[in-house]
Amino acid sequence: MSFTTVNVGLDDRAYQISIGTNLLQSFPSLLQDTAIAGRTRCAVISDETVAALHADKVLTALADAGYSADLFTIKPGEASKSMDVISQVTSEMIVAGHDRRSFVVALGGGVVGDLAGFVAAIYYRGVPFVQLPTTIVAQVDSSVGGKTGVNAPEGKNLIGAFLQPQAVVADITALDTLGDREFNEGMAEAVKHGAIADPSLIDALLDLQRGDHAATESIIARNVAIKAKIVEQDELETSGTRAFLNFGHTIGHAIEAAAGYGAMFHGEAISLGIRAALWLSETKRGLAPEFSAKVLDALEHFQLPLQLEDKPEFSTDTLMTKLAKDKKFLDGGIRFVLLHAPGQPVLATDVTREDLEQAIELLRTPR
Ligand SMILES: NC(=O)c1ccc[n+]([C@@H]2O[C@H](COP(=O)([O-])OP(=O)(O)OC[C@H]3O[C@@H](n4cnc5c(N)ncnc54)[C@H](O)[C@@H]3O)[C@@H](O)[C@H]2O)c1
Ligand SMILES: O=C(O)C(=O)C[C@@H](O)[C@H](O)[C@H](O)COP(=O)(O)O
Ligand SMILES: [Zn+2]
Repeated sequence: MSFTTVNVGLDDRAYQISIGTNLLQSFPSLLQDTAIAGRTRCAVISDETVAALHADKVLTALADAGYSADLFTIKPGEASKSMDVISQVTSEMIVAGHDRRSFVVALGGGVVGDLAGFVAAIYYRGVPFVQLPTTIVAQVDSSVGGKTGVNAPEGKNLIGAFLQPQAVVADITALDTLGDREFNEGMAEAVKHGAIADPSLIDALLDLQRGDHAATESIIARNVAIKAKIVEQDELETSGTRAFLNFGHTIGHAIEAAAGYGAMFHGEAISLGIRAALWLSETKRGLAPEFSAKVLDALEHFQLPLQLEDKPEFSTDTLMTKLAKDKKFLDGGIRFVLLHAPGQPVLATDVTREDLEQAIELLRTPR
């Protein structure tokens, strides 16, 4: 078994991210030396699409390693990231007899990872969990860092908890079954990481050929290393450094919520949010337009949207109402992530309501 590892150094909450091929068949051996050791029963939480494609491998690997596992599935898509589904899954686990000695295995994309992580955070007041991410979003971003939770009708990710996983095992081979749209949407988060921390990553993304497992492994490792470093500095997003990971998300999350959960993929909404944040970075901080152009080229390379569809739900009023629920609003003032140079983010407090409205208007125009 050969794979790349990245460590997340968080004292007693430290863990290893393993990235490689065919790891879903062998991941239990990576759980030794974690809080999973000594536990024998687990709840594998997945969505129906992922379960049909990949659950057999995971359940067989768990059984071979001596674990007793039950599979719990949710409907695929963002609409499942809700308190109703949390209630449904936890009830099913209680009925099946899981107790505080169980652990949770999240098998799927960011929706499953966020929801299953939140189940782990609250089930019997908390059980350990493992992330088996199967989308680009989940492998480059959501499986790492311990943000778990669900959406509220009023806004994205407004209900949740921080809980770090015991281990993250990213099987590159699992990405082969993703549709092109699902593969591409996740690249918005990788482009984000390049923009805020490592501009040379954007060149690697522009060169990536889908199906090249070695290049994919390297790109995922670079992404999680960027994220791990930021999470290590500001695990709970208190000092502000972690908020840099929200580049493109203030307007992106408002668009995602306004569209109706599931109408757009997260990465598609974030692509639009990145375009708006780049324009604000140029006007408020003098970011070189040449760098913005390269970032936009990378988003276009993955066929990500850069222009808002002409739909009533995307009225400026609706988007501004959704935007007001952003968790970076404090005491009535927005903290907005801008770039003052390539790879150099700042948390700006001088972005006004008028600036935000102009950025939204820009998204109505072609690039
Ligand atoms: N916690 C975090 O730090 C963090 C970071 C980024 C995004 N997120 C959250 O992640 C969510 C988006 O995640 P996502 O984009 O992975 O969406 P998703 O989980 O809905 O997955 C997208 C689609 O791909 C399907 N799918 C997943 N793996 C597959 C595979 N291997 N083969 C075939 N189909 C597969 C799913 O069934 C789904 O239909 C959003 O809710 C977002 O807020 C969280
Ligand atoms: O891990 C983080 O921190 C991020 O901001 C990563 C984002 O890509 C992700 O979408 C996250 O869920 C956003 O968190 P939120 O706190 O802004 O809801
Ligand atoms: Zn995101």
